[in-house]
Amino acid sequence: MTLHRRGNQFLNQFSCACCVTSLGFAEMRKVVLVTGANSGVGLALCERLLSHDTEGLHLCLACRNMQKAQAARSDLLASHPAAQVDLLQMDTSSVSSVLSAAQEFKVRYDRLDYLYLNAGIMPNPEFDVKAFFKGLFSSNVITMFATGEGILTQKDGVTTDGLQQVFATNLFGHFLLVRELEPVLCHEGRTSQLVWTSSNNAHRSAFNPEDIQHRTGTQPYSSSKYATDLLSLAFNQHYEKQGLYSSVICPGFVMTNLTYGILPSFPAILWTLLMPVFWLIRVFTNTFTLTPYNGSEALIWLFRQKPESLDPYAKYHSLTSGLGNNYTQPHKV
Ligand SMILES: NC(=O)C1=CN([C@@H]2O[C@H](COP(=O)(O)OP(=O)(O)OC[C@H]3O[C@@H](n4cnc5c(N)ncnc54)[C@H](OP(=O)(O)O)[C@@H]3O)[C@@H](O)[C@H]2O)C=CC1
Ligand SMILES: CC(C)CCC[C@@H](C)[C@H]1CC[C@H]2C3=C(CC[C@]12C)[C@@]1(C)CCC(=O)C[C@@H]1CC3
Repeated sequence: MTLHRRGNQFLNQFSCACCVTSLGFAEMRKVVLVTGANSGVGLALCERLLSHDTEGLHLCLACRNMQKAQAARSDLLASHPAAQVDLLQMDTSSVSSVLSAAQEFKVRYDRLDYLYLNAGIMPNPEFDVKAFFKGLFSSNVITMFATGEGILTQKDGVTTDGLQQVFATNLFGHFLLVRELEPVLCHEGRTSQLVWTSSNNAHRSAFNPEDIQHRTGTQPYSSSKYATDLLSLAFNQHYEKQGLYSSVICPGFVMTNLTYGILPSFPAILWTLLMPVFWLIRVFTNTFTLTPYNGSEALIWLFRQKPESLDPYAKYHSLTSGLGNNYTQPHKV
């Protein structure tokens, strides 16, 4: 049955002379699915996972744009030619896309060991310059740089399913994906892990339990990340007995397409010129991880942990010291 599921590639292995070793080995590979894997933190995670264990993993990149996905796959294979890297088309903001991607995944694989729920958007961000300068000279300056609190709002849209765009992309699509992948995630005698990319920007004040999609406010991003933290806690309680554990991480402030979009009038060169300023700020707040590699620290750290040993009430932060050393630290959600 497994042979049938994995299609031609597997059948070929089966019919060759060295089939037994090849088959046995492929069976043992851990399957890792990463959403939003074609850029930023997600792509850095894939690179680091393969550097950690090239031949023991079967990596599946779930992306909405297959051209970008192909490019990411080629990059990964260029540095890890022996790696097994597959692609899965999925738009987390679309219910039908998530359902068909989950279906496709279950046909292709019979196990899922790690599910990284990382795709995320912050559409039409507005940077409040006045609040930023006010914050610079207040006692809240460190918090402002660590969380972006008080200086960012967004204009949300509505998806074709009639859901709020940010809620659907960052949270609901992922929720649906986990529910649909239950049969491959929950297996007797084996544990699996869900790892959510949350944020320092997850504020309780932005989340209204009466308006979980954040239809009415101006901080849908913050609300979706706070809801992510809550959902992870709930999933832990719900799935623990079935060997499925859920954790949230915060990558810190990372220079990616998402953050470049916050100041669209800033050319890339200006961000580069600002780097020495950011390195200086890092001395005061180690949340300025800045590179996708550093930002993925907590994601890779969780990969190495026994899920039973993790604190379900913790949020695991990727941090970078003033001297540039990476580490992971848990903080109560
Ligand atoms: N950068 C930062 O400072 C921080 C980032 N985060 C979180 O980290 C995660 C990764 O973001 P980051 O690497 O920074 O930014 P990127 O924009 O580089 O990565 C986001 C990824 O999500 C994908 N994505 C967006 N929308 C969808 C969708 N509807 N369906 C499928 N994939 C989608 C993007 O694909 P595409 O290329 O097609 O757009 C991209 O691969 C996000 O959840 C973000 O909220 C949290 C805290 C700080
Ligand atoms: C000299 C200035 C132009 C510097 C501006 C800095 C700000 C743009 C950034 C300072 C802290 C950053 C931050 C985020 C975005 C960019 C900042 C506000 C996030 C909100 C991005 C998304 C997240 O999930 C959390 C980040 C926290 C820190």
